[in-house]
Amino acid sequence: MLIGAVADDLTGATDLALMLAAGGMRTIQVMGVPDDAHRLEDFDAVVVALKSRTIPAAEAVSLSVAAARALRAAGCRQLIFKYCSTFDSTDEGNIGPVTDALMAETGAAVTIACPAFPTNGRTIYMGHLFVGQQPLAESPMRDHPLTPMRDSNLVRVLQRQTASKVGLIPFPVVHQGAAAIRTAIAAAARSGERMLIVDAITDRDLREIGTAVADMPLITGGSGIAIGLADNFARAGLLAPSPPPRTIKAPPGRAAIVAGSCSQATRTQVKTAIEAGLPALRIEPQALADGRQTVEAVLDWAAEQDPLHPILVYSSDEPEAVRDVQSVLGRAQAGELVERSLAAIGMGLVEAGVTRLIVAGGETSGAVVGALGVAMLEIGPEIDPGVPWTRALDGRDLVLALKSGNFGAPDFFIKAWDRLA
Ligand SMILES: Nc1ncnc2c1ncn2[C@@H]1O[C@H](COP(=O)(O)OP(=O)(O)O)[C@@H](O)[C@H]1O
Ligand SMILES: O=C(O)[C@@H](O)C(=O)COP(=O)(O)O
Repeated sequence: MLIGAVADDLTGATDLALMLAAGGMRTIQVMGVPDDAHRLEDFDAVVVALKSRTIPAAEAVSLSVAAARALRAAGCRQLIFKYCSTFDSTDEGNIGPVTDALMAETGAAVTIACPAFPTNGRTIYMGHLFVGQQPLAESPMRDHPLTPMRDSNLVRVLQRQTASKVGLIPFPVVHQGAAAIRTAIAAAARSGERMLIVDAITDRDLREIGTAVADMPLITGGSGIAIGLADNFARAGLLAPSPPPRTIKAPPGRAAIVAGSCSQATRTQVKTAIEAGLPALRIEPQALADGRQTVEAVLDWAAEQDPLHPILVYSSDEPEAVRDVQSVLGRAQAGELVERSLAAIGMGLVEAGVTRLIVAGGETSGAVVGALGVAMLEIGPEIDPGVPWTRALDGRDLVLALKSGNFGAPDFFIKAWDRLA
């Protein structure tokens, strides 16, 4: 194994796994801390998907360290800590604490923090993260149900999460290329900085950064940071690149979409799917809470729909509605109630014959895949940047697309099925 990765949510893990596979690495995704049952040595890259983005920092640290130990025991040469391209986190954690713990684990004196993903509109300039044309704190991420991002300056955001000194490798240095980046990292480390936000505006920047960090034991960032990594191993003669998967075998059966993301991209995809005539049912947290809506009733509705068309079950809602529900139920409690219900619905749908399932939302995917008990995923072809089809490698015969809340074109829920063989 060349690269081992610890991802803080499921959709983030598939995003990174897709990037590594696109670079020619035979890549597998494992759900939760790997144990002896997982044969990891057969792959160039292994991505461990945790659900650690919003749990208490101490728990996130202990799960991440356990995952890193399993990956290093299986021989991985470089560790990636993957978090969201919009740096989703609270001031208490978890990016800073997990990075500190993984630095201790790998003996890294310095590491980089680079969530840039230009293809999906995430760029960093002078430490400020942009989502499309907007600074992070003015983007829809300011209203995320669990991790509202209200500061665009990542040096500041990360510094609030760690006692380690945070620095910046600014764009004028990055623009000069790998050698300049490497020199700047060494100088920053000498001055006592341990975590370096690295500016990146284009994929070219990410490739130069990738070349510069070839020898770092730990790197942290979004999936974009992996763009240049496969080439490092190929240049060193350690990787014979494999062609990325062009198709994936899907079992016959019904198709369904479960959407628990309230991100703008998902809301547009839900609207587009409904306008295109997909049978759709809305989940209302307040109705779940007081029993007016039940999982059983949702599954009964699903059973009545035409089996030839994908069905859509969604809780996605506008920021004002989410705020209203949270003010009554509590932020975490509303999230957990919806996740638990969507997980039970996902499970019920699969038991009723769904074999092709899209789940929208990172936390939601964690809940649904956890309920299904799927432990390993094969990575298939890209549907849209950052989102592949995947296939369960154990237990159930099932293909899954775990869609990051903010990724995918408006017609994602309609066109995704065409990528299946
Ligand atoms: N209508 C709603 N009201 C309140 N919370 C919701 C609603 N719908 C979903 N949620 C919660 O919001 C969170 C969305 O997070 P996630 O699934 O990670 O989506 P994303 O990928 O967009 O971040 C989940 O915890 C989910 O249960
Ligand atoms: O880096 C990204 O933006 C994604 O890979 C990611 O982490 C997705 O998280 P969610 O937005 O919670 O789905």
